[in-house]
Formats: sequence, structure tokens, C-alpha cells
Amino acid sequence: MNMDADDEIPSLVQPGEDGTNLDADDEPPLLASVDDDSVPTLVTDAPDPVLGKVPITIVTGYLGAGKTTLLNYILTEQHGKKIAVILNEFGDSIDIEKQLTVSDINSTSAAPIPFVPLANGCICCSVKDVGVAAIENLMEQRGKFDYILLETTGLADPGNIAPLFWLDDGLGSTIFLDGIVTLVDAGNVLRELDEGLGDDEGKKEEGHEHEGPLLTTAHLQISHADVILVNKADLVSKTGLEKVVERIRSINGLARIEVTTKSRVSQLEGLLLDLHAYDRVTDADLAFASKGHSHLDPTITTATITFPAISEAQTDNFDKFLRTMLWEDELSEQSNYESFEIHRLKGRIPITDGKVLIVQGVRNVYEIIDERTVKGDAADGERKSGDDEAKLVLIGRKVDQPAFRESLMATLASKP
Ligand SMILES: Nc1nc2c(ncn2[C@@H]2O[C@H](COP(=O)(O)OP(=O)(O)OP(=O)(O)O)[C@@H](O)[C@H]2O)c(=O)[nH]1
Ligand SMILES: [Zn+2]
Repeated sequence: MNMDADDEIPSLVQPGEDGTNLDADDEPPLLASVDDDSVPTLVTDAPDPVLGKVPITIVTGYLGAGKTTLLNYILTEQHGKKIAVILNEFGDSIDIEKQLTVSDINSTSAAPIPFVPLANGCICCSVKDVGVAAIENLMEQRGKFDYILLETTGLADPGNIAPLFWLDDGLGSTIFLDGIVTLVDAGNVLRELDEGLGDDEGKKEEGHEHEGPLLTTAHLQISHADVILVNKADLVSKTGLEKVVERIRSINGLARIEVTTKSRVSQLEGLLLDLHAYDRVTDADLAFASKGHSHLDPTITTATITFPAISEAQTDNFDKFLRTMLWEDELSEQSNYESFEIHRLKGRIPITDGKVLIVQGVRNVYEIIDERTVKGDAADGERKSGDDEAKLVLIGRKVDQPAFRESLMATLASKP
């Protein structure tokens, strides 16, 4: 499949930028220098000398859940893509500068797929220095591949990784985050989730020191996921699987959940590849989460706030609500609520003049996009008749308090 040459990552907001949007650097990515003759010319199906941004899918999941099995499966399936794989589960001895290559099993082209192992350790710490360098290094081989898969170690917190691709100027100009896929081991995940309930059994994740049940790595990997594969289904009974799916659904009401054996998914396109989880939000994406939430998991839940379409003049107030909630961990115009923690946020906000705003957030980083700037068949950007209800879905700790909606409504009604 050809890349959309003018796909672009929309403007971003992050704390400390005094509310001004950071424009992603829109420079076309540079091709590898011409004197490097190991770099082949562009792949023949490239539509344009200016390459579009390369999508990256992050594959995460607990130790032994089936991540490598999934990568191998993807690499042997026919999908017409040349995929570069980055692993961060190698030993210290691996020299980051030295790029290994694996043979390109699925491609007709002779070019090998770049394969970049990262240093051992947690990608949230390493990706910022070593990891960014490895990815930039990889990007110098643009044209050899048109998709990146990144497998994180079993312990990584995807909430730290995802915003990197939005916020790092270098990465953000050549790569866009397509989606986060989390594998869970159907036989073990419930026990992992319950580890946080014991007195001192659960581990405290850095940056998540809240009252109440402890967050486990399994919670973090599930709450940030766009797609969740409940793997090793062959080892669990049908009722056991239903329980697992129910529990996961109650944590993350947005993700697509698929039950798999040996990480074999029903489809690659649109489920694992080309998900566009961060640039498209359709009504269907929010439909399930909006059906009400359950409290099967005492720690993390999904909540949906619905409210009438807002006016153009209210968009600043809407932004203020998000800013206060995500940057200050407070609810504007409210004083009575328990402390909360937001992992993921998605919204579709019709504006009364006819456009639709899309909101995406991971932890304290968020972006608001005018849907009309999003290209692709899934979103035509026009408000449909009857499309006058706005929806904001929150995933995190204590996000189901009525104070969230009260704060939003009060902030929208306040003087700008
Ligand atoms: N029975 C069964 N075994 C599976 C399934 N999927 C993977 N496995 C096996 O489980 C083991 C771990 O799978 P990997 O793909 O290496 O898991 P991983 O998540 O990459 O593991 P780490 O990188 O160590 O975190 C391997 O022996 C796989 O063959 C499955 O659906 N059912
Ligand atoms: Zn692995």
C-alpha cells in the first residue's frame, strides 16, 4: 500500500508551552545521503520523491504473552509492506550503532528489512536517548521500509512511550504513531491485574503513587492500548476467556479486543497495521465505551461524558477544561472530587458551525484536531445531521466521578 505523502501529524499541545500549539516540523524527511551507496534507491511503488511519514505500531504486553510470536506472524503474512522491526529486549552487549538486518521474507524487493535492537532495559528510559538515536538511524534508511513495528519489553509502560512520537521534533517529522497493540496472556492476566489488590504484593509503578489499589504493569498496558489481543486462548476455557474479556473491557472501553491463539489475528490491515488510532475518531470508535461502564476492575475504568455540540466560541473553554484536568490534575470550577489519573482520552466534539473536533490524549499530552484536516475514507470531516452530541471518553483511575461532567459543563458555560 502506498503511503499518503501528505499525511501529517497535527499540531500538538503539551505542558509548559503556555497553551500555544507546537507545530510538528513539516519538513520532508531527508533521504539518506547520496554518498552512502549501501542505501538503495526508493522502492518502486513510492508515489512521490517526498516520502510521507512512516507509521509505527508499538507492540507491548507482559513477559511471554506472545509479542515475538505476533511479530513473526506479521512478518510472514502477505501485506505488501516492508516492515522494519525494533526490539528493546536485547542484552547490553548489543552495539546500538550496528544495525542488524533480517531477510525480507515477504517482499519481492531484494532490500533487507532493517532490524534495530535497543539496549536492554526499560524503553521509557532508554528510548529518549538511545532509542531515539536508533530510530533516527533507522530513518536514514528511509525507502527500505514503509512501516515500523516496535516490540517493548514486558515491563514497559506505554504511556511514557506514546507521547514521544508526538513531542520529539526529530521523530515527529518522519514518524507517526499508528497504534498501540497489547498482548495479554489469557491464562495469567487476571492474576496479574489482581496483584495490585494485595497489601504489599503489588508493585508501585513510578509516577503512579495514588491512594487505592496499586496499578500493575498489566493495567498500564491495557489502559493505553488501542488493540488488545487476548492470546493463548487455547490454554483457557470458554468461560475463562469470557471473564478475561469482560475484565479487560471494563478497564478499556475503547480498545478493540480480539481473542487469539499463537497471536494469529483475523486481519492485519486496520487491526494491527494502519489503525490510525491517533488521527481518526469515528462515532463507532466511541460507541462501545458510551454504553455505560462497569466496575469489574477496582483500579482503572472507562467513563464517557456526553454533552451537546459546542459553539466555536466555547472551544477555548473546552481547551481550558482539558488543560486543567491533564496538566494540573484538577477539575476547573470544582472543589469536591477525589484525585484521579488519566491514561487515555478520546473525543469527538461537533461544533455548531459544522465542523467536528477530534481530541486525543495520552497521559498529560493531548491534541485537538479539526477532522476536516484528517484525510482518509474513515472520516469525511463533515458533520452529519443528527450529529449534535459530543462525546469524551476517559480511561484511568477514578474517572467516573460526576465531577468530571460538572466541571466540563461549568467551564463551557463560564466567561472565556
Ligand atoms: N499455548 C500457546 N503458546 C503460545 C501462544 N502464543 C505464544 N505461545 C508461546 O509462548 C511463549 C512466549 O511467546 P513469545 O512470543 O516469545 O512471547 P513474548 O511476549 O515475546 O515474550 P517476552 O519477549 O519474553 O516478553 C513461546 O514459547 C510461544 O511459542 C498461544 O497462543 N498458545
Ligand atoms: Zn519477545
